[in-house]
Amino acid sequence: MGLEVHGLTVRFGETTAVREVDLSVLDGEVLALLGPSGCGKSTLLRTVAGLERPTAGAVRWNGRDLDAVPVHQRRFGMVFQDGQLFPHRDVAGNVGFGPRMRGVGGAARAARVAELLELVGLAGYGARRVTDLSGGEAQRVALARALAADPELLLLDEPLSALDRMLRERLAVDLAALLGQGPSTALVVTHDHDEAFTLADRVAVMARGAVLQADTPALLWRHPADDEVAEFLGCTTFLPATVRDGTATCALGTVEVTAKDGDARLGLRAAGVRAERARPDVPGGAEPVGTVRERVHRHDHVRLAVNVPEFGRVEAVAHIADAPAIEDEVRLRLDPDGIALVGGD
Ligand SMILES: Nc1ncnc2c1ncn2[C@@H]1O[C@H](COP(=O)(O)OP(=O)(O)OP(=O)(O)O)[C@@H](O)[C@H]1O
Repeated sequence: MGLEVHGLTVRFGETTAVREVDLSVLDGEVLALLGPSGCGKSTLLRTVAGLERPTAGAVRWNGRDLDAVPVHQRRFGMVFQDGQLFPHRDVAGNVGFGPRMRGVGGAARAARVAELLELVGLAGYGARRVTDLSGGEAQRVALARALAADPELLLLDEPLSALDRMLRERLAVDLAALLGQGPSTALVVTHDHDEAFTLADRVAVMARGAVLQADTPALLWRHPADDEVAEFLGCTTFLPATVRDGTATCALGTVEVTAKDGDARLGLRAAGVRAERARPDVPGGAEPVGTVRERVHRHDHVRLAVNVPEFGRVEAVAHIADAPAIEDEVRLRLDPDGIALVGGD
C-alpha cells in the first residue's frame, strides 16, 4: 500500500507552502519531488516525516492515518543535505547508533554496521572519524545510518546537493542501484532534474505548493501535462503540429512522434533542434534555414540561438567539431529525443 497523501495543505501564517496535494508512493517505489526553490518540496517531505503538522488533509502509511503518530514512531529513515552526523562518534558509532538505542548487542550490532558500510561502498571505514570524511563519504554514512533503523520509508532531502557535480552524478547512480536492490520505498526531494530522473521510478513536478504532474521519467519527458511542466523540463519553443502516421509536421519541419493522428502541440528543447552549417555546395532539402545570433559552449555541445525568417528565435544545438559561428547560415533538423508532446492524452 505504501504512502498516501490526501488533500494535504500546510500553511505557515500567510504562506501556503503545500497546497491540496494528493500523492502516493507505492510499496518499493522511489518517488522524487522535483521543483524550483520555495515550491514546497521540503515542507511536504517534513510533513510526511512528522516534523510539520498538516493544516488540512492526511498522511497515511499502509492505510493508517499518521496524524497522531510522533516522528520517532513512524519508522521512517531520514537523510538531509548535510548528513548531520554525530561529530564525536566514529563511522561505526554513527551507523550503529539506532540499533544501539534499540538494544541490539555488541556482536550483532558490529555485524549489521559492517553489512551496511559494505552496502554503501565504505567497507572498512568503521573506525574513521566522521570529521575526516569527504562530503560524498559523509553522505554515504548518513544513508547507512538511516538504513540501520530498517526504515519502512526513506525520506531523502536533497541528499546529494552539497556535493560537487562529478561526485553527485556518480553517487546518484550508486544510490539508484542501492534503492533498487531491496524493497526500499523512498521519497526524495531534489531541485536537480538529472538526479530526479536517475533516482526515481516516478517524478512529481511541483510549483507553488502544488503537484503539477506525477509520472515516470519517460512519460514526463515526452508527454508533459502542460506548458509550465514542459518549460520546467527544458522546452523553450512551443508549436502547433499535425500528426499523421507517427510523423508530426510543424513550422520547423517534421519529426517522428508517438501520437494519434490529429492536432498536437509540440514543445521543443534546444537539444530537439539540431543545427548544421548550410553549405552552398550541398543543396538543401525542406529544412528551415536561419542565421546564428548567439552561441555558447556547453560541456559536450554548442548551444545556439538561431533567427529563422518569418518564424523568429529558435534555440538549437550543434556539434562542437565544426560548430557554426555567429552570423553563419544553418539548416535546422528536428530530433525526436528532444521534443515533447504537450498536453493531450
Ligand atoms: N517554518 C517555516 N516558517 C515559515 N515559512 C516557511 C517555513 N518553512 C517553509 N516556509 C515557506 O514555505 C515555502 C516552501 O518552502 P520549502 O522549504 O518547503 O520549499 P522547497 O521547495 O523545499 O525549497 P528549497 O529547495 O529552497 O528548500 C517557502 O515560501 C518558505 O519560505
